[in-house]
Amino acid sequence: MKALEVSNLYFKYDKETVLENINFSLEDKEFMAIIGPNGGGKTTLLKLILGFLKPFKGEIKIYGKSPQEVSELIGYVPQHTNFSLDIPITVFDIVLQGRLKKGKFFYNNKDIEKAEEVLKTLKIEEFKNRKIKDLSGGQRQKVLIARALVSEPKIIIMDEPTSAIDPTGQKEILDLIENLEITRVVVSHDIKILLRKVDKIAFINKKAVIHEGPKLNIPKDKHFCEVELIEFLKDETCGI
Ligand SMILES: Nc1ncnc2c1ncn2[C@@H]1O[C@H](COP(=O)(O)OP(=O)(O)OP(=O)(O)O)[C@@H](O)[C@H]1O
Repeated sequence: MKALEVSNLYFKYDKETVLENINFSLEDKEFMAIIGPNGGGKTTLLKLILGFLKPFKGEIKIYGKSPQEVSELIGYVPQHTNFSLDIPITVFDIVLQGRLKKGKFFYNNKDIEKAEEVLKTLKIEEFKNRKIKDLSGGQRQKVLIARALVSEPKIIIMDEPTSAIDPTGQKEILDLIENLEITRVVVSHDIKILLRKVDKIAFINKKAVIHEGPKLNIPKDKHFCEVELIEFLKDETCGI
């Protein structure tokens, strides 16, 4: 069974068609990077995969079911923090929030153990009792990833996880994502993500162009060498 299957997907806000005939699929544990110009429809596609929006036409299946049916299998790392930095909430409190679900309002020992384990895996256990406002951008991003991972998702969806982070922090976040053993869909403005071990790349600009296979094939892919956004890779790999 596919981890994610997007078939014949169309979406429009009012009259403006934003996504048109999008088709792609991901196997379990694959890593997909979604790139494309501003306004191309990347965030809209993520919202559809998350089940926050409904397709105008076509369908999305996650492990064979609709996004709404499997919301507990999906971890989400939003682009912006949805908590106020003025609230004196600790890192541990935020990570624990990931264990709450519909009808579950209290934490048990297993929740606490799981949160501690994830903090350790992400090497942020030393920040456990720090206030979120006292962390750097990169550290805060790791906390958001921890909150998503603590729910033990099978698929994680991330919107610009490296934006507004210094280069060292970006590398750490990308290393972390690269090594996660779950299905990953990551929207990024940072073209350097394509130099990572991605299994699939979707270039989204209303329509989707999907590039499959190891990135070392990129130079041979005429389309990818022609796309304006791939100037960086042109220099790096196309030898033009
Ligand atoms: N709620 C909305 N109502 C109407 N139009 C919208 C809405 N949200 C987005 N759009 C439009 O849909 C198009 C796609 O937007 P979307 O945010 O999905 O693009 P994006 O690729 O994520 O852009 P960016 O890289 O700038 O974040 C844009 O033309 C945008 O103006």
